[in-house]
Amino acid sequence: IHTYIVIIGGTGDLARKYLWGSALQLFVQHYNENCTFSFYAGARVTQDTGHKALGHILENVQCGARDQKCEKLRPTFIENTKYVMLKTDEHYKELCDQYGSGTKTDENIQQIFYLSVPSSAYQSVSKNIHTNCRRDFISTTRVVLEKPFGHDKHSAEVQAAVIGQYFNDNEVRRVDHYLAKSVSKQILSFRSVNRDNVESLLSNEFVDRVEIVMKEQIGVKGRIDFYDQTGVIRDVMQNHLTELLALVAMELPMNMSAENIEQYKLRLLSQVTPVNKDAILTGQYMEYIKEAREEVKNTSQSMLTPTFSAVLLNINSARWRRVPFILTSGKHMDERSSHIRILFREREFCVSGCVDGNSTFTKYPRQLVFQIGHGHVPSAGILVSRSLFKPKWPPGMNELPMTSKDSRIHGQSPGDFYYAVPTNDIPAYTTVVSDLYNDVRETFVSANRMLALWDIRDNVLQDTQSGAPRLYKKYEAENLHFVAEGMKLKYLSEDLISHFVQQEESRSQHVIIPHTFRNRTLVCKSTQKLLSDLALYIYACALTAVNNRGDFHLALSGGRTPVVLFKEIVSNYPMFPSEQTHIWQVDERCASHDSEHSNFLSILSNLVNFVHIPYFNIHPMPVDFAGKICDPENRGDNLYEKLINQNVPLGIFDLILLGLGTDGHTASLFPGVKQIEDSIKFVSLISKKDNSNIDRMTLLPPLINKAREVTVLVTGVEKFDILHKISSINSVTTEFPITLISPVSGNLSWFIDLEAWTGYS
Ligand SMILES: O=C1O[C@H](COP(=O)(O)O)[C@@H](O)[C@H](O)[C@H]1O
Repeated sequence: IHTYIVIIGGTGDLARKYLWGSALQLFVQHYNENCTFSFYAGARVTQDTGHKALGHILENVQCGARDQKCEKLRPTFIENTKYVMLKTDEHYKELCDQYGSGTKTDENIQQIFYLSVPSSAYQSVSKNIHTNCRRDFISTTRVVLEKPFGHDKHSAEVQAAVIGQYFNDNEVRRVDHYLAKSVSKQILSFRSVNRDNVESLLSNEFVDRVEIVMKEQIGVKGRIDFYDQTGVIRDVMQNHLTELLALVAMELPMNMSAENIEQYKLRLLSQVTPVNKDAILTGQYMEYIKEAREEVKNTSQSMLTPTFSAVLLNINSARWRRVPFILTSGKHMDERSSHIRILFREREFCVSGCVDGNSTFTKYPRQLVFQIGHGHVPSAGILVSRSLFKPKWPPGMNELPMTSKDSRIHGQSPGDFYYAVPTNDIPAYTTVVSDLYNDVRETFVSANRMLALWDIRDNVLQDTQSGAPRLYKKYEAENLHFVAEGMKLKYLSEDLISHFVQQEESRSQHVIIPHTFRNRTLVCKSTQKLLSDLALYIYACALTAVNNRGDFHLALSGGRTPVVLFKEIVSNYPMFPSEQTHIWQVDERCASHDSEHSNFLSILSNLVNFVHIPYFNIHPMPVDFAGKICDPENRGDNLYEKLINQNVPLGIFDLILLGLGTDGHTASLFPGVKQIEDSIKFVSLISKKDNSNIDRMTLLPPLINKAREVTVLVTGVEKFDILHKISSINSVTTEFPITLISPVSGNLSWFIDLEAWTGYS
């Protein structure tokens, strides 16, 4: 058998950290003269760059200590691992045309494509594989997908349908690496070998509650771009923790075939019932918003992204009815632990002589804990209270005496547990890759199960985004302690932190600054801090645009304020992706480009001259036709519109920077000018004269409102009045043209300095 393994995104983070090491282990395990491999790292960068990046990764892929077999085979593995540029259809064809060249004619050949790329690329990559890499002589094709599998049930269905155009269900493997953790792998076997004891205990007659926990000490700095869209519920609770729930709560099949396990899990998931929204708590670590602003953008959504959550679920089955399953997960927690803890009811009570009148006798707590990772145990394993029963251990588990530097583990003294650990604690991704190769289906999430998991989130957790999460300090659980009361979860203490934060804000600034203005994101700071935040924001938008689409289309307003901003960008962001940036104008005065009135001249001399934007990426508004300034016959506005349509994909700017005049105008959309109401045109000449008695050309609201990001920069005490006038106007009125600006699906952010906000200089 010969196996082609192509890791697309093969020089990215996941591949570097986990996949190549796992590929080496696979090779060491299976390679012999009848079982050969070709590995490819595919990515969009050129052959040369990719080859170097892969070389660097492979240098760091090392064997375990004293693993001589691995040391011996590692050079052959590296020899068989190549970089291929996979950007176009043609590249895929070239790659797959090589297939078969080094293999024997009667050989069984299989191919595995690991898509370690953003899920937005799944469709094009799948199409390329399907079109170019299906060959008659290939017995098996697998494509491997990483989450996110959609954002909700609907998008998950769409994603599944898109993939389904190219691959049948049996060819697709969806990874949930929690299913591949060594202890997760033992849950069903443990239940099975202890069927006589455990199965009768696992029910509402004996179980008090089940806690499923994944606490981490790391935060999400560096990946907020991804995290802001997901939050803790979508990131880990909807998938990893709910999969763990299914492993402990599903009925146990007599025959543990992959098909049976799948059917039993599906049945269990369909029994998880919606809970009241009082059964959900959310939190956010205090630095999150700051990190989000630094990394991506300041969206109003970031305020609501939970980095901690607890949810109480019910299972509507005879076995589990009324047993609370409490799922908890968070970033920057006080400890790192992932576990499933099944707590059994107290069966002995203190009746007289009880300490402090406490009538519950907790001498022998009874629990069964699957410690999936970390925690206070020496290593991941299974713990059974000695007062519960003496367990049998499944093959692959080794009983050990429990020793720990902590005096209590899950509330018990360490010696009170039977404890066993997997004989081989294999890293999750090594198991993922090995189970892909060996076709162990239960390590992966089927399309049906993925949709059933979304059902739970969609039905049960949909309200979580509606309230602001409670703030907590990094590594301090204090503000997050909670209790379960019946079917509700409640924080234990008053929300001390946000009370404190608000008081501090008002003390230091004498004003409380809300997070939003006119229902859109507000950033309000001293002028210098504001400009540096906005410069960073522009930089972040540029990187995102270039990463996602290749180019960054930026439209700039004229005026004094942007000049200071341009200087901020020029001096602080030498790595600005200028080569891929296109500069457009929001508006222009009808004056020649070398006139002191020209906005273009200002953009040129304060920004463009310093950041080396290719001249063909600079798009001045055509107001000057060989000295004929804004001559209506030249139709400069139509020409600019055409230019935009030709160059800006779908006419959607990545970022439009606007200002606000004291009369409520923005761009050159002045109060009372009829052209600004045009609902079809994108660009227009404006005959309204301003103070300098000069006509203008301007972008119009229908175009501005298509943009991905629109920012309105407002500085100076003279803007106080207009800000406060428009703060209470909810309707759209040409009396204050700024109210016409409301991006349809993009973000609008207000950057207002303290002078403008407070009216004090
Ligand atoms: O899938 C994810 O899991 C990691 C935690 O994985 P672990 O194996 O280190 O427990 C988590 O940090 C990440 O946010 C999430 O996307």
